[in-house]
Amino acid sequence: MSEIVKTSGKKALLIDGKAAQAEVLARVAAEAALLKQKPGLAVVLVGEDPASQVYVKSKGKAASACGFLSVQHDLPVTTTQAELIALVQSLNVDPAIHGILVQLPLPKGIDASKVLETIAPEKDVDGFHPVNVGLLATGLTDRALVPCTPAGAMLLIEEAAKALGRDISGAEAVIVGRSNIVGKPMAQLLLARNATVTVAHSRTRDLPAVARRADILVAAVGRPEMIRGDWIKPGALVIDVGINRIPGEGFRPDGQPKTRLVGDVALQEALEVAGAITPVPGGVGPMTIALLMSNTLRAAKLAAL
Ligand SMILES: Nc1nc2c(c(=O)[nH]1)N[C@@H](CN(C=O)c1ccc(C(=O)N[C@@H](CCC(=O)O)C(=O)O)cc1)CN2
Repeated sequence: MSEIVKTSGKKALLIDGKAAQAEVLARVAAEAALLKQKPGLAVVLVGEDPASQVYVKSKGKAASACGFLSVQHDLPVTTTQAELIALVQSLNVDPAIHGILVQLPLPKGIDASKVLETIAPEKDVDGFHPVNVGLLATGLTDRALVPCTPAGAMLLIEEAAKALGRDISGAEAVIVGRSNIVGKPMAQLLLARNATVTVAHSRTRDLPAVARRADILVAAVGRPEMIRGDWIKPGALVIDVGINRIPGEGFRPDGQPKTRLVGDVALQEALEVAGAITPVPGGVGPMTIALLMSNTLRAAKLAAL
């Protein structure tokens, strides 16, 4: 069994996103060291959302660990859409920058799609620009920059399928959630691997029955522990993309109530049924950061051609 897929003490194997992240980052750092010019990543944060601050810090740390030039732009919550677009335009023409990422969500009053469409497609390391969305949808994955969370989830699916001795080709894959950032690109990636893909959502009739059809179940709804053990086909590979903060027990030293992170899947129930599962935390989340570094390296290599 690989270092990434581990026993859990229960029926399901645990897929270790942190171990997978370490492998990806080591490969990216080794390849980046061979380039004439350092890959450059610019991360733009607007406002002071505490979770976004944590994610942006992790991105900067990972970029530095990979030997990249790492630049962070912190803008006040009062920033206008025009000011943000002007910053993106200046990064588009900066030869030291190969990857641009605008952290989401953006404050009210800024139209995220207008901003994301301004990023030069070849520097769009989030893979959210319509050009990259179109390349992925038409199967031109060798030219597309693919969104980091589904690309990371796909790597974990490949590792787990190998450990379980399963084929992705021909498997029934059900994705619960149809967001542009996760659900839709995840469907394209699984289709490209010849899975039979269903995208389920809030209007899907009898969601538990649809989920139970899945050999590969991807949960990306943003509803804490919505997917219960009895929604899971015995032996299924379960990928939990949800990151939900819910009330925990007791209080922090600063007097604030404690919180804890849970996924979209009820982990303890799922461990009794699934063949393999990604935990939250420590599953898909770390892969989002790893694939961002991989996309930045790719953008830098393409710019050097
Ligand atoms: N421009 C983008 N904005 C956002 C993205 C994105 O891909 N591009 N995704 C999410 C947030 N995100 C990265 O930005 C992200 C979320 C979670 C993690 C992660 O490693 N989570 C840890 C737990 C961390 C914690 O304690 O909160 C885990 O799951 O183990 C990394 C990145 C929305 N915005």
